[in-house]
Amino acid sequence: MKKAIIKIENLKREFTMGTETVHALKGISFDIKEGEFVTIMGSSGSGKSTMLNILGCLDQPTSGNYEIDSVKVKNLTRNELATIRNEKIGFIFQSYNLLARTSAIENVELPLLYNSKVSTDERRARAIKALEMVGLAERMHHTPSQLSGGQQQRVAIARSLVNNPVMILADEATGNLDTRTSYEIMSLFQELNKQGITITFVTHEPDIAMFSNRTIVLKDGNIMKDYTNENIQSAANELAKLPKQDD
Ligand SMILES: Nc1ncnc2c1ncn2[C@@H]1O[C@H](COP(=O)(O)OP(=O)(O)OP(=O)(O)O)[C@@H](O)[C@H]1O
Repeated sequence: MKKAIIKIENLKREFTMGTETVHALKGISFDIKEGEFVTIMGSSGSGKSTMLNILGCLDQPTSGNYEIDSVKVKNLTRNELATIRNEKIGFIFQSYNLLARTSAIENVELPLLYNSKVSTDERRARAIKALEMVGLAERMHHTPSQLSGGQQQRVAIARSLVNNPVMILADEATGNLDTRTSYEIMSLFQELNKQGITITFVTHEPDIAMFSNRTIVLKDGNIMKDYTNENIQSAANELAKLPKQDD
């Protein structure tokens, strides 16, 4: 049995708006096991962002339990939550969130700057390795403005990997990319997952689900479906089917 990286039990998140209470998550339970590639889907207002914020330790549930890598998140201080975020989760965003005027390698090194145990040399070596994993080592001295959208997202993926997180948490990570580049990025996620990296990908795009092992569909703050994908598509194959681009 694989270890559960994420354990969520009867999780609720309510927001108070004046006299009204919004029940954004209404008692959700699921586990994510090591090595899974899970898409969390749902239409607008279903609770995806609320779920993502809790999974990413950016917000706390109103009630219920959340455990990441055997750490109970309830009652942790803001500083402790920040440490968990930095050590255990690799974040990837729709808009890449790279520092402009800062080279790819320096962007990738950033999460390690907060880790006093990692020497300057080791920091550089780990950043180079992460850039190699995303196929971008030869662009390490380029700044974001000198890179395409897909390449910037690769830098962001390298940055998410550099701390050896227990899980990558992606928020609409292909939302700014054209179809071809989206498939390239999904293909990279599939390769990383094959190497054992656990991925949780939050999206409203149903197409993304066909590339993952499992899909959790939220509706009105509840889980509507939670299913294993018996027919996982290869993003590399989908990419090969696209018409050739003119050079
Ligand atoms: N800070 C907040 N205060 C009040 N209500 C909120 C807050 N955040 C979310 N909600 C409400 O909780 C529900 C779930 O919202 P959430 O943003 O999680 O949905 P979503 O699935 O991410 O939607 P979208 O795809 O449009 O981003 C909605 O009804 C929303 O209005």
